[in-house]
Amino acid sequence: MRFDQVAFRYRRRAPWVLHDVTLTVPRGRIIEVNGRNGAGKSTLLRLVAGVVPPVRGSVTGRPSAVGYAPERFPAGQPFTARAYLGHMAAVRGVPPAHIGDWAERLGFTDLLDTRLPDLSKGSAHKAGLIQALLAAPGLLILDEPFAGLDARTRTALPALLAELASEGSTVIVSDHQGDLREVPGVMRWQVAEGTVTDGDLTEEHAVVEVVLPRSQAEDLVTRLKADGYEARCR
Ligand SMILES: Nc1ncnc2c1ncn2[C@@H]1O[C@H](COP(=O)(O)OP(=O)(O)OP(=O)(O)O)[C@@H](O)[C@H]1O
Repeated sequence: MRFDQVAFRYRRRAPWVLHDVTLTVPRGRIIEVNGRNGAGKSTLLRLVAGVVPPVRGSVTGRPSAVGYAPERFPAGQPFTARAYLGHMAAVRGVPPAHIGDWAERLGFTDLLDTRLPDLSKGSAHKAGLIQALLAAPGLLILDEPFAGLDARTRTALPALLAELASEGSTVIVSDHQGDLREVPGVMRWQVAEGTVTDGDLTEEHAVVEVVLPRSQAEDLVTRLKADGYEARCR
């Protein structure tokens, strides 16, 4: 998935929240998005999810199955968690059994028959996470997923995200509190001054040479670029 020269503002003539954002979103990686309050992290995540379109530039190659949990779960809807998640599963063509599986993993089973408005803030947040996880997303976007979670779920979530990434999902997480610091191989993006930079630039890099028939070179370079590597053909 690629961002090319993406710019976004919420209204005409309002200041640009993001501009000149050119990024490759690699497959099968966890990306942590950092930046100060109001820097534009949630806006970037909305653009990645496709909830808002870019005002300028283009976003291409988004996977078809996208899971998105916004920062605030809209918990005012008059359904039980089970009814809400059942509806979301049906919309996504997912067997209802998946609800029980994810509820168990996130310690939510006892709350499935609670009405959404009666859930605590942290539990409502879990309902938002479960709906994002239901459809085995190729792209999973979680805005501040650790905020308000109980200690057990908070400890379990990084390993769960690492498992999804190892199965090929791209996982993009905004995180103020460093909950992903123990997870190996996490990429970091920094949102500042209206643009996004790869925070891993200081990490030591290796150059790997691959020798292959010329006819296959272009295809390999394209695939490596899609996975977020710098690649060129000599
Ligand atoms: N729906 C909206 N309508 C108008 N302006 C918005 C909207 N959402 C965000 N903004 C503005 O866009 C800018 C970036 O906000 P955003 O929520 O993306 O930042 P953030 O980095 O996620 O902040 P935080 O860490 O506080 O969650 C801010 O100036 C904010 O006021």
